[in-house]
Amino acid sequence: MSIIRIYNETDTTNLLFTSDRQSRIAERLNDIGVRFEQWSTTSTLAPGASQEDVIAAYQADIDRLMQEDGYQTVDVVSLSADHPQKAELRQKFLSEHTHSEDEVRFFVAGEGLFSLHADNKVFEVLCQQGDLISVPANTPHWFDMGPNPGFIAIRLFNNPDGWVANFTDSPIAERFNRLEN
Ligand SMILES: CSCCC(=O)/C(O)=C/O
Ligand SMILES: [Fe+2]
Ligand code: NI
Repeated sequence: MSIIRIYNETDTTNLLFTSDRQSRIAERLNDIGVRFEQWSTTSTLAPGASQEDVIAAYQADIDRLMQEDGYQTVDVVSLSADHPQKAELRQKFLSEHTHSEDEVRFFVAGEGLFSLHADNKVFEVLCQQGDLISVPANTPHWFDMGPNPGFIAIRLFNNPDGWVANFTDSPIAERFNRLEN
């Protein structure tokens, strides 16, 4: 079940809003320019599946997104809890950063916790299988896959170089929730 939790950026003890209803999650995220949709996922790919197999299974969805929104590059993050570099990979996304382009992620399996910093608030979004999230360029955010990752996310970029992050050097992420798995 996908969930949103909204906090004031300075007060992690004061939960301003929470919901597990898709329409409510989408509404609140729409307020900060974030696209959130739930799509049906048909394949039974498991975390750890190869990039080639994931792209082949979702080629029609990828082509549609690329045509509609002009994305140029696609890749896949597919991680299971037995990955030998899981701690380093988790660390890579845990601090607040921005991208100069929209962050478009489609979860075809498993889950991950996005935290978006906008409008003096932090929007924690537990994304699960079937969720499409698109975070506008230059929105500060971080992502936690948890200590035992289990997810597959298709990433679309309008930058031919793929994933490029600009770290803000803010410690804010350390005060907010982590994913327990
Ligand atoms: C959910 S895909 C891996 C995380 C990622 O690409 C990113 O940019 C997190 O902020
Ligand atoms: Fe990011
Ligand atoms: Ni990102």
